[in-house]
Amino acid sequence: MRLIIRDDSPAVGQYIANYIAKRINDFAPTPERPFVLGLPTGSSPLPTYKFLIQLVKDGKLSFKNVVTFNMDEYVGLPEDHPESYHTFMFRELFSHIDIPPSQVNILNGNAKDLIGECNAYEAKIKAHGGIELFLGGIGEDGHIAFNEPGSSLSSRTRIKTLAYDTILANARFFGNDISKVPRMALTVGVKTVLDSREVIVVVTGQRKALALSKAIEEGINHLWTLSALQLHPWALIVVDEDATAELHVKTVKYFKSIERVQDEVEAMHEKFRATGGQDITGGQDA
Ligand SMILES: N[C@@H]1[C@@H](O)[C@H](O)[C@@H](COP(=O)(O)O)O[C@@H]1O
Repeated sequence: MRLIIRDDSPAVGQYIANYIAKRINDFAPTPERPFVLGLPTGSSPLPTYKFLIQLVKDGKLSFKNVVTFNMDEYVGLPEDHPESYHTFMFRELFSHIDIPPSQVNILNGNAKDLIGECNAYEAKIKAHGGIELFLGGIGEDGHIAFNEPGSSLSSRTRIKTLAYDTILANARFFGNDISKVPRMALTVGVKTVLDSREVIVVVTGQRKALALSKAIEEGINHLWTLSALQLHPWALIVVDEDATAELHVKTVKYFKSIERVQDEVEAMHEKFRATGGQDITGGQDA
């Protein structure tokens, strides 16, 4: 695992957007071989989306051959509700970039058969050859997607009841009225995320600091589902200074020191791939 620390949330967004753009551009996707990208909602990825939109506007990135799968969606919230994750994604990203809407996948929280919907989502990811890069965010309780504390670390896309803490945290989007926050969601599972070839998680703000320390400084624990990322061979967490508040100085120093040489390691992997070598390690110093 790698941890990248930037001064503030815009700098985090810029780093991640440039990183994703490089991955997509290096992959050189085509209609037959699209780049499969997993995406989150929430306030944390907003700066990333802003920079991605700018890269598209500047002609440095295209989503024409990108297929997306979103992490989650509320159950029972009309698709056109201002707080549905469908509305969010089109408002904050998809309407401003060149992705064909037919290449956007978001779970349908109003499906008649919710279990069938979840199974079909997993099958569709598989049919696309899996997710190349999953970008995620976390809740204050360390949940990734809507994998609340206690979620199985082998979980796949399914119906999930939301933890009271999450309902409280998300009430800000529903006029601070907790009775208006949906009680259930459909979400990709922890294992769905772990199966992606690469995972990047954005963690910003002091209110996420405890979750970050639990996830990277302690053992793998279903009460902090982000900690499952320790099992992933190619995982990157990008945080701002505020989110490091609970980390040991030693942890911060370690990750800063490996960042300095990571560029050299990446260059070696790029060279290896360019010569036709099959790079099973991914390119991570982790
Ligand atoms: N299901 C989403 C998560 O995927 C997201 O990571 C989290 C954090 O949101 P924010 O970034 O606004 O703190 O919110 C919701 O719970």
